[in-house]
Amino acid sequence: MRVPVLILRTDGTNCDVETAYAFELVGAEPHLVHVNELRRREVRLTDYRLLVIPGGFTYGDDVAAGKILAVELTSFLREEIEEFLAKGGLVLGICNGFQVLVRTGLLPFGKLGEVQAVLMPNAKGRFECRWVRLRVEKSPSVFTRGMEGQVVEWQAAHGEGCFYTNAEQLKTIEEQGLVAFRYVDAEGRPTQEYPDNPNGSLNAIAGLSDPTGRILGVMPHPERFVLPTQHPNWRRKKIPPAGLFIFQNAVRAAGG
Ligand SMILES: NC(=O)CC[C@H](N)C(=O)O
Repeated sequence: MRVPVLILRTDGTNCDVETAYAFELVGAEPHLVHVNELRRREVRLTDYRLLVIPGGFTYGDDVAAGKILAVELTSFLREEIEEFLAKGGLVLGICNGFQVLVRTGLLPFGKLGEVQAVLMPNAKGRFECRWVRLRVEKSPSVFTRGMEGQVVEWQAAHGEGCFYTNAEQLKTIEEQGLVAFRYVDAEGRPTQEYPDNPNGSLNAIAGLSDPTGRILGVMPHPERFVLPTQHPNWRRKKIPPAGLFIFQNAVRAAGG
């Protein structure tokens, strides 16, 4: 049986179709579901094993990117999300989806309604859309299994990607090994420096896992590198599509 995947969309979502395509490539069955269908109980989150919040500009990034969808999730769908997580559901947030997960409190510590961090406007004050290098870190994440220590290239496309929290939370994040991805330079070293770090993110954080490993948020876009020809250098170098592993691991962890 193909694993059904709920890809959540609302006004301003714009990476949902690419994300659905990535899941189709790995044999899953993606369903694009509007948040209002969940609010009206026409679709039940608990019928799925995998919730994906894709990239985009939900509600025009009004207030702060991801904020309004996060409020909808924590206020109207709280019980359903809690039930979904208690049954072992997996959550993936890409770019705007990562911003939503941080603003619900689901990342970094898996606590719905307890916001512990933010993704602030990029340090340079502008939208950055280009390829970046990421190191896959050792973390509890089921989405990154088998890739720890590898450096991959994905596309970043965001205006609010600068991860920030206080010193105490940052220490806990590092102690619990929750950093799933860091921006690295050409030598593979994590960096705070522009342009290798496109946004000035603390400790070069590009993606986070929750402590159970079942919730992942990442700023750059794995769904934009699932075919070799999506890489700008594909004619010169044979670079395997380094976004695919996220979707393969997700489906495997969801029982596919
Ligand atoms: N590609 C995206 O998901 C962008 C996220 C958000 N709108 C930002 O600019 O930061």
